[in-house]
Amino acid sequence: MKNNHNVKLCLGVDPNPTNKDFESFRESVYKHMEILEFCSGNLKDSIMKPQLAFFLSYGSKGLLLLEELVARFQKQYTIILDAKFNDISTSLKAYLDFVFHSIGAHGITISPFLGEKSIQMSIEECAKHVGKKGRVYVLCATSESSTNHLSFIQDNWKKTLLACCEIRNEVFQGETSFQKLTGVVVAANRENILFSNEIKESHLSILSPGIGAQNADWNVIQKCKNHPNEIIFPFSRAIFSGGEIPIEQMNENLINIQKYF
Ligand SMILES: O=c1ccn([C@@H]2O[C@H](COP(=O)(O)O)[C@@H](O)[C@H]2O)c(=O)[nH]1
Repeated sequence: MKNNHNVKLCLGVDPNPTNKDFESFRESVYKHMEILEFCSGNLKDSIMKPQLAFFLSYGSKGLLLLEELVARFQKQYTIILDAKFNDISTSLKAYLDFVFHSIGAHGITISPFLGEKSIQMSIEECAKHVGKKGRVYVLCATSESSTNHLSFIQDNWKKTLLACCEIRNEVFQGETSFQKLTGVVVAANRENILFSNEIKESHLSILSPGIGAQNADWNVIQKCKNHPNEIIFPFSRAIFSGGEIPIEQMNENLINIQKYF
């Protein structure tokens, strides 16, 4: 991929060692940090996506490590915290304070389940705390989803897009410099949606997990060559393997993945 600056590689931080003691977790996080340090300044786009769940599973000690990670890389990277939060407005405000104020991340993933007001509030808080570098990704078409009673939720992806576009337009009144702040999660294995006219006309930023360990087609990256949207592809296990493999191997994995971009 030589000529689409909208297609971006993101380093997924999902520390998940086989041994579940805290020391192994800490070592795994530090290995991720070594690669992140090594890459800062060398990557075309410096974006990382820590998965909150892995840090939370170690309680307060895990959160301290997350704080350390964000503080160390906040200036060099755009940090999208994959938390999939949402709630009624009072509780949501507390979630957003956690992400943008206490942790100091630049972006977040949220669920659309609580409706338009919650999406609007997330976008406004993100813009207020972070500015144009901020990103709010609303779950739209995920890499794993229901094939049963709950499939109606994602079958209605067009309505999720429409809601996100309308809220963005209302909040930013066509201010183009803030256009990328609003986004949706559309996984790379959901090609019918990723390459739909609705997505292309939406100007939403797209967070597209699923290539690598989840086996979505690597050709999707090349197919995005002429895509008009910003599309961010996160890779976690395909680079870091949970943080257990040697640093040299992580580096080699990253170099091989960079060739697609
Ligand atoms: O639809 C979704 C939404 C989020 N994820 C998250 O992305 C990473 C993927 O990790 P890989 O190791 O690169 O597969 C992980 O944190 C998921 O929780 C997703 O996979 N699909």
